[in-house]
This record gives sequence, C-alpha cells and structure tokens, in this order.
Amino acid sequence: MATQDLGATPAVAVLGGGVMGGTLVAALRTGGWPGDRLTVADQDAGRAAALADEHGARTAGNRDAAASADVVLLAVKPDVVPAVLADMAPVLRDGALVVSVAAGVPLRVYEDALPAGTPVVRVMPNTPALIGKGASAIAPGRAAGDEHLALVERMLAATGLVERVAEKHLDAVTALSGSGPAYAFYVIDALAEAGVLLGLPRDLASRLAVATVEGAAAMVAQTGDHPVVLRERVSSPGGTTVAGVAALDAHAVRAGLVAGVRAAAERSRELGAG
Ligand SMILES: NC(=O)C1=CN([C@@H]2O[C@H](COP(=O)(O)OP(=O)(O)OC[C@H]3O[C@@H](n4cnc5c(N)ncnc54)[C@H](OP(=O)(O)O)[C@@H]3O)[C@@H](O)[C@H]2O)C=CC1
Ligand SMILES: O=C(O)[C@@H]1CCC=N1
Repeated sequence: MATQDLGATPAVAVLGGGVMGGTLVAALRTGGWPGDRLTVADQDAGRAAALADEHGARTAGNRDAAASADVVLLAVKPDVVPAVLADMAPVLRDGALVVSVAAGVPLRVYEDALPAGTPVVRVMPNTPALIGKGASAIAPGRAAGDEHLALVERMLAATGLVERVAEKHLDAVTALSGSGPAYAFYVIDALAEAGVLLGLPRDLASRLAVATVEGAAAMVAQTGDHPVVLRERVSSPGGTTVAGVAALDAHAVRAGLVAGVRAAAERSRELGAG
C-alpha cells in the first residue's frame, strides 16, 4: 500500500456533521487547518452545508468525500459505522488514514471492512474540545504507526489534552472522559440548585458553582496534590465541610459516581458488540 504524504496538510473528510463532527471541524479550523483541506458529509445535506459554510469547508456525499481524502474522520453513531465503511471501502485512497470517534466500535471492525493494511486510529474525545479544554485518548490499529498517531495529534492540537492509549483502555476512557462532561454538568447543576434551595438568587448560585468546580479542577492540575489532600485542607475540624462530606457519603455519592462510570463502560462494550 502506498504511503500518503502526511507531512503537508492532508485533505480531511469528516463523515457525520453532528455534535462531535462539528466540534472537530471547529477544532481543526482553530488549529489552523485550511478550510479548503476540509470536506464535511452528513446524511442531512443541509446540516453538512451549514457546518461547511461556518468554517469555510466544502461538502460532498460520504463516498465522494472519502474518495478524495487523505484522512477520513468518522463521526457518525456507532450503529451507522458498518454501513459507512462498506460504502467508502471501494473508493478509499491507497494509504489513507481512517480515524473514528465512534464509542465502543473496535478497531477490528474497521480493519475487517477496509482494504488490507489501512491505517486506523480510534479517538475518544469529549465536548469541551470545542473550547480547547477537551480530553481525548487515541489508540492505533495494526497498520497505524507513529506518523499516523502524530498526524491525529496534529489534528487534535486545538482540542486540549491528548493521550495515547492501548485500545483495551478505550471503554474506560469513554466512560470517564468521553461521557465525563455530562457528570460534571450534572454536579454543577446540582450544586447550583442546592444554592437556590438555600435562598441564593439563581444566577449567583450558578456563577458560584461554576467557579468552584473550575477552581477545584485547576487546583488539582496546578498543585499536583492528591484531591484527598486538597479536600482535607478545606475541612476544618468540626466545621462545615466535614459535615457536608459526611452527608455526601451517607447518600453514597462517591459510590454513585463509580457506578455511573462503570455503567457507561458497560454500555460502551455493548455498543462495540453491535
Ligand atoms: N457527543 C459526544 O460527546 C461524543 C460523541 N462521540 C461519538 O461521536 C459519534 C457521533 O456522535 P454525536 O456527534 O454525538 O452524534 P450526532 O447525532 O450529533 O451526529 C451524528 C451525525 O451523523 C449523521 N449521520 C447519520 N447517518 C449518517 C450517514 N450514513 N452518513 C453521514 N452522516 C450520517 C447524523 O444525522 P441524523 O441526525 O440525521 O441521523 C448526525 O448529523 C458517535 O459515534 C459517538 O459515540 C465520541 C465522544 C464524545
Ligand atoms: O454518549 C455517548 O455514547 C457518546 C460517547 C461518549 C460521549 N458521548
């Protein structure tokens, strides 16, 4: 199989212009990817056109987009992946890289459907990628080398943290950071609602909840201290925080979060089973 010139700016086709496809198109453009090296396809042509217009990209159908791309980025739902692969396999350029963000779908599904030797990289991003605060993990298929991982990292340069992992970790990554923003939004909403319950104006409660979660996350990142150590520093003996944390424990909030992440990982495995 020929090798694409991955050193220049490869032509990228994004198949699926929904939440994550749109996020990645925006991140590519923010990272300096030229609009004329981006093609967007979606089964809803109007959605593809709106996304392409917003970012100065082109549109095409799945097949045409894939046929002219050096990198085909799949951002369709997991159950749609097999049909999209079957459609694009005959037209894929020699050496083209296939990247997919679909939750759960194993690398072997792509490798079995595409021409032998096609390099495939799975990515599990999350929605804060839109503002450069994302957390993504990338895992290579059998034919994907360091140059392909480096290219995917280049594509994700404007999204935030990118970690290389083995595929066996992707269900856990999906459950933790892929779905994770939803848990954080859930916590922020609950904290703000509790403030309202205690009589704070809603907008004030919301600003305090957001700043508190943002500040706590930044403190873990910047100090490198373990969250337990930082929690102890907030907790004066006999004070308000130990009373609050004891109530969280009594309501099994920690166990609930662990159960939530485990349930999401299980669902990721189910999605992969087809
Ligand atoms: N949202 C997130 O936070 C994350 C999502 N992902 C993954 O990203 C993928 C997309 O998810 P998300 O963006 O949320 O979903 P969306 O439903 O927002 O986007 C999927 C898009 O693909 C379109 N589509 C459906 N069938 C086809 C087809 N055959 N060819 C081209 N486009 C098609 C859909 O159109 P229509 O709506 O008409 O069906 C829709 O516009 C999933 O595999 C998911 O696992 C990964 C990490 C995080
Ligand atoms: O909910 C989902 O299935 C996708 C994958 C991770 C985040 N959203």
